[in-house]
Formats: sequence, structure tokens, C-alpha cells
Amino acid sequence: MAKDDDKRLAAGAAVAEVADGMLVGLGTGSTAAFAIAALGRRIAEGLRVEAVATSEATAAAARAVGVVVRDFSTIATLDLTIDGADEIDSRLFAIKGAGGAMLREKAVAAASRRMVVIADGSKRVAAIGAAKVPVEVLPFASASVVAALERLGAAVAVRAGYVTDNGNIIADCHFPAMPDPRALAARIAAIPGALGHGLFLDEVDAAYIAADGNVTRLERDGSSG
Ligand SMILES: O=C[C@H](O)[C@H](O)[C@H](O)COP(=O)(O)O
Repeated sequence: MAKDDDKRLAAGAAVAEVADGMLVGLGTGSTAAFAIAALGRRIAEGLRVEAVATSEATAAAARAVGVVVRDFSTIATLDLTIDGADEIDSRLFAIKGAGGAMLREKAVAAASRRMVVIADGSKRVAAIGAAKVPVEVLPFASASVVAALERLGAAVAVRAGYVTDNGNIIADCHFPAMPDPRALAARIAAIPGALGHGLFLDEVDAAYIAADGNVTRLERDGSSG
């Protein structure tokens, strides 16, 4: 089965969790796009929801299918966020941000009562670490932040010609030997000028992962279905 079919299946399973009256966080990327489309179909059938978008691209896509998009700066808590990932493991540790949206994605995820990752089977790994960890960097501090990331053991590449929705740059960090994710997350967060990173270690409550047409649900409490 094609990867896009699996993305669509995982997205549909997550969107089935959306109930009338919810405030929903919408992720960014190709898998989240399937969730936005599925949500649009449910709205056309009568579902009443409002949403927060994790990127300008997602806001535009959501509005295009009839989703009311609210300003996150006025919102303290959301019901459910649905988002993609670049890697996810059975601890529900994820790496996100290949699309550059991880800073807004993490803020929205952290404000959500439940955060669900949707992915095709290629994203599921035994332990996160092969994917690059993107770091959003204040341009003013770019050289010093890159040097600090290199001291953590990363091969760092600044994403060429890319500016985030927040006006910052992205440093993609490849760790040939992935350190303990929690220690690494704390060290990156402690670098002045590093505004956010793509390690999601506490935000994900559940994941729908589709492979060859079968959807598996993983929950943070260890249950699955
Ligand atoms: O910044 C982008 C996001 O973290 C995406 O959710 C992530 O990169 C997965 O994207 P995709 O579903 O396109 O593989």
C-alpha cells in the first residue's frame, strides 16, 4: 500500500477522536494535511469544531476546507492536537520539525489535553535518533548557537534559505551517536538563542501508525489497539 494511503488511514483514525464542540490543534506537514482534509469532511457533515494551526500553511489549508482557525495567543488550553512526526518510538518519544514548525507545534501540543501523532509505518523506529533534530535559532545568535550545538556532538547544517513562521532560522542537527534524549533536550534548551527543538519527549499521548493498510494505536500508558 502506498505511503500516502497509510498517512490517510492514520489521519482518519485520529480525526475520529474529534467530538462536537472541541478546540483542536492542527499540525503541520504532509500527514497533518490528511487530517485537515478529513476534519473538513466531518465539518461538511455537520461537526462543529474550532481549531488552532501550528503554521501559516496549516492555517490556510484549514480555512480552505471550512475550519474556523483561532488565534493561539488567546488560548490557554485545547482539547486535542493531531500532528505528524519524523520519527516515533514505543516510548512515544518523537522527533519533529522536518517542516520547520516544531516550535509552534510544541507550544500547541503542550497546551493540549491530548496530543496524538499520526504517521505511516516508515516513521516508527526502535529508538529515536537517526532523524535530524531541528533547532529553531534566533538569527542574531546563529554562530554561537551552531557552535554550542557542535559541542554537543552534532553535525550541524543551517537550513538554506529557510525562515520559520516566527522569523528565525533552523539548524538541523545530526547526532552520529544519539545521546540520552532527555539529557540532550535539556542541553539544547539551555543554549541562549536556541528557541526550540524537535525532541518531543513528554508531549505525545498517543500515536496512530498505519502500515500496509493496518492502523496501530499506541498510548502513553502502554496500551495499544
Ligand atoms: O515541522 C514539521 C512537522 O513536525 C511535521 O509534522 C513532521 O515533519 C512530519 O511531516 P510529514 O507528515 O510531512 O512527514
